[in-house]
Amino acid sequence: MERLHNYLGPSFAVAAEGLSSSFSSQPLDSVWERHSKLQLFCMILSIVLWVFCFTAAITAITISRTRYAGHKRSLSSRMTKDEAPGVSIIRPLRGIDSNMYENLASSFRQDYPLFEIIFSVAQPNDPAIAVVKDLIKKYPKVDARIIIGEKNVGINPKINNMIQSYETAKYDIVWVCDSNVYVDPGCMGRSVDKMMKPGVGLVHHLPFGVRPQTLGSELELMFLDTVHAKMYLFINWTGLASCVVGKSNLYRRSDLNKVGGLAAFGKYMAEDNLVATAIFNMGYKHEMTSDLAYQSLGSMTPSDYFLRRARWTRIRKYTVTAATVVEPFIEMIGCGLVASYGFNLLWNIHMLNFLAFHVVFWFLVDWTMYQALSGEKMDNLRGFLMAWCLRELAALPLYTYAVVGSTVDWRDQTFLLLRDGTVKALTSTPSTKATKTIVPGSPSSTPPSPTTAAFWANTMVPQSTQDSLRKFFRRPAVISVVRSTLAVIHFLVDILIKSQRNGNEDEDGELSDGNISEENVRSNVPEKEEILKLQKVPLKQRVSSSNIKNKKYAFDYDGDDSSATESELVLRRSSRLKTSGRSKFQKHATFESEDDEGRILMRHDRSAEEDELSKAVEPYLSDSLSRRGRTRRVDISNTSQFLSVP
Ligand SMILES: CCCCCCCC/C=C\CCCCCCCC(=O)N[C@@H](CO)[C@H](O)/C=C/CCCCCCCCCCCCC
Ligand SMILES: O=c1ccn([C@@H]2O[C@H](COP(=O)(O)OP(=O)(O)O[C@H]3OC[C@@H](O)[C@H](O)[C@H]3O)[C@@H](O)[C@H]2O)c(=O)[nH]1
Repeated sequence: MERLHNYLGPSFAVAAEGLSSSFSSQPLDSVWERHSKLQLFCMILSIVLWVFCFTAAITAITISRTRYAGHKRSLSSRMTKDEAPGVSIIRPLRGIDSNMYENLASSFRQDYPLFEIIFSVAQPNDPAIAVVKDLIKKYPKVDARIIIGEKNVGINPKINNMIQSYETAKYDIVWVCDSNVYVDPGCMGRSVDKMMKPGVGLVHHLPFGVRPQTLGSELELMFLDTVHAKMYLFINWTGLASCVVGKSNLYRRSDLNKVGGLAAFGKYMAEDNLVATAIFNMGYKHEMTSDLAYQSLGSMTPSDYFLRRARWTRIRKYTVTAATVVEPFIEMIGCGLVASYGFNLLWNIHMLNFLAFHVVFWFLVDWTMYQALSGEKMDNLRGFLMAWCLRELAALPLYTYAVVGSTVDWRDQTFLLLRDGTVKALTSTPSTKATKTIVPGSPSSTPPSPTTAAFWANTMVPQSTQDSLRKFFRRPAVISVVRSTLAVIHFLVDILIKSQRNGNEDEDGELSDGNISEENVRSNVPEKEEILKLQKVPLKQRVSSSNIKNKKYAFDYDGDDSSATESELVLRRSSRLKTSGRSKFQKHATFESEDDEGRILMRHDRSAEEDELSKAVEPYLSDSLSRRGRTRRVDISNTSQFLSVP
């Protein structure tokens, strides 16, 4: 200090002294002295957790900004048919998915010399068959076929559906790509380039949610494109464990056949990560390319979101138990609460001050992450913030609900997960049009609805508790509290959106131009041709008065109406129209992309409470977020025209 004094003068020395005393070992020493060993242990653990979460996030952002910043043309796509390794694309289909035509068409448009496409459909009356037949007609030069009918090699319906395609595939490399996934035309070439690297056994693509049309899909998007993407990229970057979601995966049959082939995984629900783990355990690496697996989210209700998330958590519970235990602590609220305790002990920072900083910092990280992956600056901060808050608030209740239950719903079927990771069917659907039937031995002849009934029935909560909870929620006082809360949410959201709309005259003007009447819709039952046409409407296409009529049907077919007959669909459509006011209809119908329009469709009948919440929040939220439908990754603008809007 004396030397400093001499060199820098007294004022600098005073400042240096102040600094050195605030960071001297003195306060730290007292931390060690003041607290018990257990407290110190918890303090260190919580701080490590916080540092881990932000390290993971910053690593993921860096990866997003580098790996996903642009595509390189692959070497293998420039090879001749004789040189290139062949690839068999397997597309398991069940019913009509959001943006299905374009998703499936993206397989036909692969820039690669040698590949075939096999579409697997379990039931002969599946409406997906019409879409596939149309595509096969449209691309006669592409080697493509449909296999109709399933083979029961286990319980997993996706495996039962695609097992024949797997077994009869022409080539060693298979690319399993889900029906709701769109890929860039260069994806196969880049993936094969990675597959050909020594020691690589599996190539996968990061799922990235796009085209949200309802509140439920906004929540799903928020999950996929923020917390999921962060952890997925980080874990895969470390390469320490297998962490693979089966939306878009390439691997060699010759490798998988060493452990019994795909059929050996039919008894599990998490077949995707188990297949990947088997390949990982053989000593092969997993690789990712610069491609995203764009998952069209369509019209999910909040309970679709809730049940899908619960299914994923439940299937992880028995397959990656340790990661499932850690999960609540890598969520914003869990991590913040724990870390605020740690920092309070260490530096005596007030927990609320820390939490405020933590929430803002976490939000900025997620926002940056989303922008880095989407490749565009996102101007709608408020809409993003609202969806983000809702998802974060729902995360821990959802986790709690998920871990206490052991049944999962997957596309109209209910399964019971067993401790060894295998699964038992509780309900089965013999046909995509038929209603569910209960397997003999089940207690009731009416299958549980995937919304409210399943919500309760799925949990392990005893019957008496369920009854008293139901009674509780039927009390007038409780109902009025819930109503008032919804009214407040509605009011706040309304104010937010209105303030956001200020000065947005263009958009408002556009909204009032819509000219759709209920009669118009009722009197037009779509034929098969029309369904196909609708699946083909690109995002780019602006709605003109002449195609508004067709667009209306896209609302209905853009979601999962796979289990409905034609007449049921008409009924559903008209009942939706009855419940949705004309003004709302106009507002949505006159947006420029399908994204913005189809939100009238709900996959399941909603419960009254859900309707309340959705009615209150959804139109504003989706509307406000819908501008993100116009964002695109800069680099895919030439090729992925259907994801871009001028
Ligand atoms: C202090 C260290 C803490 C490490 C914490 C790691 C916590 C990871 C928690 C969650 C992972 C989230 C991302 C996984 C995607 C899950 C999606 C999913 O459930 N998909 C299923 C259906 O498609 C699929 O069958 C299951 C995939 C499971 C992948 C989970 C692998 C987790 C492996 C964790 C290894 C930790 C390595 C840590 C490296 C530092
Ligand atoms: O009964 C079914 C259900 C689903 N599927 C197919 O399976 C694929 C994935 O279905 P969804 O999109 O409903 O499900 P998820 O996105 O949740 O799937 C994800 O998690 C569960 C894993 O088993 C899947 O491999 C993974 O993709 C689709 O191609 C779908 O058509 C069937 O073929 N039959």
